[in-house]
Amino acid sequence: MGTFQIEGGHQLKGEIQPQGAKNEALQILCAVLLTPEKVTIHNIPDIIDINKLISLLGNLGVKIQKLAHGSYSFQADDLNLKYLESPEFKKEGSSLRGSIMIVGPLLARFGKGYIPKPGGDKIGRRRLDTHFEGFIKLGAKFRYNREEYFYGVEADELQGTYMLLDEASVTGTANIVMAAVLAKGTTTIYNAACEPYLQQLCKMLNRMGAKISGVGSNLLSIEGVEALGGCDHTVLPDMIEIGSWIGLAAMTKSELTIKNVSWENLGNIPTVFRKLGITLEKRGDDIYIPEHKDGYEIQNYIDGSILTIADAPWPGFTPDLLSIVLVIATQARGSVLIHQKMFESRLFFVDKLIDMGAKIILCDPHRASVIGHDFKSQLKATTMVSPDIRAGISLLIAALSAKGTSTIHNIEQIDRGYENIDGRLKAIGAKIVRTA
Ligand SMILES: CC(=O)N[C@H]1[C@@H](OP(=O)(O)OP(=O)(O)OC[C@H]2O[C@@H](n3ccc(=O)[nH]c3=O)[C@H](O)[C@@H]2O)O[C@H](CO)[C@@H](O)[C@@H]1O
Ligand SMILES: C=C(OP(=O)(O)O)C(=O)O
Repeated sequence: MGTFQIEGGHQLKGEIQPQGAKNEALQILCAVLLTPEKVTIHNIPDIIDINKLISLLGNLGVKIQKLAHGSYSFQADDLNLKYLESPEFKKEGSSLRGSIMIVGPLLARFGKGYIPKPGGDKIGRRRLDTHFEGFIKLGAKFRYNREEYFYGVEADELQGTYMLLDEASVTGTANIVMAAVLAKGTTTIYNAACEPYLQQLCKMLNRMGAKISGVGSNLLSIEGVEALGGCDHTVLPDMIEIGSWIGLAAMTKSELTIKNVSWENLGNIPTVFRKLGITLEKRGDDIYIPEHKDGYEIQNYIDGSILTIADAPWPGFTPDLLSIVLVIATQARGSVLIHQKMFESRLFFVDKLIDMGAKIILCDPHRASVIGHDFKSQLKATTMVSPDIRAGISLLIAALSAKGTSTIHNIEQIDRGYENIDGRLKAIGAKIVRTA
C-alpha cells in the first residue's frame, strides 16, 4: 500500500494539463472489440484502471501497439474467446468497473459476453440490471452464477427494439449502444445517459460506420449495420481532473492555468464552482484561476436560502465532483448542503475532514452540511487512508492546504484515476513525497 507525505500550506503556481478522461477511455477501449480493423486512440491516460483494461484486451487476443505516450493502436482480428472462461479472466475482469463494457461488444460480434462482478470504487450499491435488461431486450439469454458472481449473455442474433432504461446508467448505456450497433433493425434507447463520455463513444462508433442519431440527448436511435471498420479517436480532457484542479487552486489560494480543457464539454461544472465563489476565467480553451487572496464566498439562492449542490445524470452535475466541491466548501465564506443522490457511501470520508478541523455535519449517508471557515482557521495535518478515487483526491487537496505534514495511505486509489499525480503537482510547487 503506497503512501503520500504532504507538507501543506504552500501556494502553487503555474500551468497544468489535464489527462485524457478515464471514464471515456474505458468505453472507447472496449469499442475496439467491435471491429477486426485497426483502431488508433490518442490521449489515453496512463493510470491503473486503464492499464488493467489494456492488459485484459491483450489477454483476449487484441493486438496492441504503443505508438507514443497516450497513443495506441488496437486490432481485434483474432480473439482468444477461451480466455473468457479462464480463472485469470475472473480475477482481471473483477478488478475494475470499466471491464463490464466488454460484454456489449463481445455479445454483438461473437454472440456471447461474460464478466465477473466488476470492481471499481466501493461507494454504495453498483448494480448491473440496466446493462443486462438492455441485452435481454435485444434478444440475449442471461445467466448469472451466484456462487462465482459471474454474469453471461448469449444470442445467435440481436434484434433492435425500443427500450426505456430503468435509470440513465453511464456504463449501462455505453454497453447497450455497443451491442445495438451490430443488431438487426433499429434500437431506440430512451432515458439514455448522455455524458460527454457517451457522446464521444457514439461519435467514434459513427466514424466506424455505425448509424446512431440523437447523440447528446437521452433518446438514441441506432440503426444496426452488418460490420464496423477502423478509425482514429482522441479522448477528451478529463472533466473530473479539471474540477479537481479548480478545487486545488481555490483551497491553496493559488494562481493556476488549466490548459486545453475543452470548455464546450464541461457542461455546468464551471457554473457550480462559480456558485462557490471561485473566479474562473475563460482564456481561449484554458481556464485561468487567479489567486483568491480574499477567499471565496458561497452564493445563496435568490430568496436568501442556503445553496444545495447535488448530483444528477448529465447535463446535471457529475457525482464524481461532489467530494471535491465538499472539500472546497470547508474554507469558503458561507454554508452549503452537499447532496450525493446517486451513491450512499461516498460521503463517509468527511470524518477525516472533521478530524482536520472542518465544520461538517453528516446529516445522513447522502447529505452533508458544510460551514466554511473562510480561511480563519487552517485545517490541521493528519494521517488518513484514501477510501475511493475522489475522496482520495479531496483528502490530498485538504492536505495541501493544511498546516503541517499529512500522510495519506492507500494512494493506489488515487493512482487508479490520476496520472503521475505527485509528479504533476510537484511541478507546480506542491511538496509531496511518495513511498511505495
Ligand atoms: C467507469 C465509469 O464510467 N464510472 C462512472 C459511471 O459509473 P456507472 O456507470 O457504474 O454508474 P451508473 O451511471 O450506472 O450509476 C451510478 C449510480 O447512480 C445511480 N443512478 C444512476 C442514474 C440515475 O438516473 N439515477 C441513479 O440513482 C445508480 O443506481 C448507481 O448507484 O457513472 C457514475 C455516475 O455518473 C460515475 O460516478 C462513475 O465514475
Ligand atoms: C466512481 C468512479 O470510478 P469507477 O466507476 O471506475 O469506480 C470515479 O471515476 O469517480
